[in-house]
Amino acid sequence: MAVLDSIREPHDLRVLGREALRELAAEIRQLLIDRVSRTGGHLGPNLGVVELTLAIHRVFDSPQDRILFDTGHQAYVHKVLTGRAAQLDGLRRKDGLSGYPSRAESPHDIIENSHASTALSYADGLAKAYRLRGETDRHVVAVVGDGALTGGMAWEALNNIAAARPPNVVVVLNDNGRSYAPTVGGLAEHLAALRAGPRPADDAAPRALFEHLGLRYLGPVDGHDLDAVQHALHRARDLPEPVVVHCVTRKGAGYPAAEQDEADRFHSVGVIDPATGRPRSGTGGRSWTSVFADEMVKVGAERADVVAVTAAMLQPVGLDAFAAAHPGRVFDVGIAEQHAVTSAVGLSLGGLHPVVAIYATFLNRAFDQVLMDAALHRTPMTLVLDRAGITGNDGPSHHGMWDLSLLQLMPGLRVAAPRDAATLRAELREALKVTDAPTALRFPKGTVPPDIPAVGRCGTADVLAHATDPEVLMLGVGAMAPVALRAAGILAELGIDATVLDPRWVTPLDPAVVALADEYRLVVTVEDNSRCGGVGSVVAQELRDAGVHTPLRNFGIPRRFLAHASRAEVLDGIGLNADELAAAVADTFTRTAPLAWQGV
Ligand SMILES: Cc1ncc(C[n+]2csc(CCOP(=O)(O)OP(=O)(O)O)c2C)c(N)n1
Ligand SMILES: CC(=O)[C@@H](O)[C@H](O)COP(=O)(O)O
Ligand SMILES: [Mg+2]
Repeated sequence: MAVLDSIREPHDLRVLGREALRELAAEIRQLLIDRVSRTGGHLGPNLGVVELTLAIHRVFDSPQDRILFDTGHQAYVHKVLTGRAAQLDGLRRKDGLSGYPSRAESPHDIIENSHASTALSYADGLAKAYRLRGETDRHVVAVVGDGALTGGMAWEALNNIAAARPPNVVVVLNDNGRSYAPTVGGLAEHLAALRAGPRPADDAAPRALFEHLGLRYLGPVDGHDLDAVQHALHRARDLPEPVVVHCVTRKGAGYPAAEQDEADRFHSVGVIDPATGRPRSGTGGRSWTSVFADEMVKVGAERADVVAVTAAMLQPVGLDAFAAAHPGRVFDVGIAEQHAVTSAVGLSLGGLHPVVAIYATFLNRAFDQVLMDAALHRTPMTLVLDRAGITGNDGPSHHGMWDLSLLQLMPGLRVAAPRDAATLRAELREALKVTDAPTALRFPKGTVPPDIPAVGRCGTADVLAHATDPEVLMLGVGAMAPVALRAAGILAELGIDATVLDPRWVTPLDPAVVALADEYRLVVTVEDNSRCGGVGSVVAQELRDAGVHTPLRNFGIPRRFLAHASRAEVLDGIGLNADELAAAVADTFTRTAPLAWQGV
C-alpha cells in the first residue's frame, strides 16, 4: 500500500500525479475488500465511490469545506483518506470504527444519522449559517445517492436550496441506479434518461429536473474517471450558484463478485471469502425475516386482498418471495416511508389490506402518517417492523428502540410482539383479520429462537411459566420473553417464585393481566424498546388506573443513543440478559416484598 501509506490527511492527495492516484484507487479498493470481507459492512456502496471521494477531497478543503454523506454508509473511503485506514480492522465492532461518519472519530465528519435523504437539508442549513456568519468561502458538498434522492425530504431541501441559491453548495449525485435493488420511480427513469444522454434523433440533451428548479446541472460524468470528476467539481466549486454534479457510478466497482451480484451488488455483506465473495459462515438458524417472508407467501395465496409495500428494501424486509409468488401485489415506493404508510392507507380505503414492511427505526420517519392517516381513519392495515429493538453493528440511528413508545400513543392502533416463529405466524394472521384499526407486529434482527410453548393463557397473554406462590409476575415482551423465562429459572434457584407472561398483544394490554398483577408482590416488565413510553410505562399506567398498587419495575433500553457493537454486546451493556435481570429483580423483590406483602 505504498501510496496509501503516504496519506495521513486529505491535503496529502494534492501532490499525487495521475499514475499515483490510479495506484491509490487500486490500493483503497484492495483495502476495502480485504478489511470489509472480514468485518462485514457496506462493501458495494464504498467500492462505488473510490474515485468520487478522491476527487472531492482533492478539489475541496475538508474540514474548512464541509463534506456530507447522505445515509453515510458510503463514507469508508472518506475515513481512509482522513487518517482512519488502520482502524478499518475494527469496523462496526464494539469500540471500533463506526460504519457511518462519526464526530467523535474525526473533525472531517459532521453528520452521523444513518437515515437517508437528510444531507441536502443539512447542506441548506449550513449554507445559510455560513452566509449569515460571513463565511461564504466555505463550501458545502453533499454526496447523495440516487436512492436517497427518492426521499421526500431531499426535495424539500432542494426546493429551499433553489430559492436561497447559495453559491457554495455542491450536490454530488452518486447515481449507481440502485438502492439495494434498482431504484424505482419516475425520478429513476429521469436519471436513466440523463445517463443515456441525448438521443441521436434529437440533438437536445434532456434537460435535468434540477435545471427546471433553477439549479445548475453538470453531467452526466463518469464517476470512475477521476479527471472528469475533478474537472466537473472544479467547475461546480467556481460557479456562483448551487450546482448538481451528476456522477454515474457502479455499486461494487472493481470487485467482480460484487458487480455481478444481481441481488444488491453487495450493498451490505457479512463475513465473506474475499476471493469469491461467498459468505464464510451462515449465522445458523432461521431469521425472523424468513419466517415472516414464508408466512406472507401463504397468506397471499389465501387472501387476494392482501398486498405489500416496501420502501426500497424488498429483499431485506422479506417481501421478495411474496413479490415472486404474487406478482403485481408488492409496491416499492422508494426510500419514502411517509409515502409508504399513507399510500397504504389509500390501498386500504380502496378495499385491500396492505402490509407495510419496514425497519422499526425507519418508521420514526412516518410517525405522523401512522397517527393521522392510519390511526385517525382506523385503517385496516398492518405494519411489520423488522429490526425492532437493538440491531447492533449499525449503531445508534439504526436501533429500532422507539416503535413501541411511538405506537402506544396512537388511539386504536394494536401492537403485537411475537416471541418466536409460531407466535409471529399466529399474530400476523390475527393482525390481518382486524378490520377496524391499524395493527403492527415487531420483531428483532437475527435468528428466531426455538418455539416457546405456553403452559396457559391469561386473557390474550400466554403464560410461559406458572409460579406456585404469587411472588413475581414477569411480562416478557416479544424477543425478551425467553430472557424473562431464563431469569425466572434463576430466581427459582434463589427461592423466588415467578410467573412469566408473554403479553403477545402489548397494546391494548389485556385486563386479565392487570387483574393478575393485583395478586402478586412485584410486577416486572422486560422489553427491547426504550424504557420511556414503552410497554412498561403503559403497564404502570394501567395498573394505577385499575387501583392495583403492586410494586412495579420496568426493564428496557435506557434513554440514550447506544454505540455500535453486536446485538448481544449492546444488550449486555444495558443489563438486558437473564443473569442481570434476575439479579435486579431479586434485589428489588427482597427490598419491596415486605411492603408489597402488606399490600401497600
Ligand atoms: C430513511 C431510510 N430508509 C431506509 C434506509 C435503508 N437504506 C440504507 S442505504 C439504502 C439504499 C441507499 O441507496 P442510495 O442512496 O442510492 O445509495 P447507494 O447505496 O446506492 O450508494 C437504504 C434503502 C435508510 N438508511 N434510511
Ligand atoms: C445503511 C442501511 O440503512 C442499511 O443498509 C442497513 O445497514 C442494513 O441493515 P441490516 O444489515 O440489518 O439489513
Ligand atoms: Mg444508489
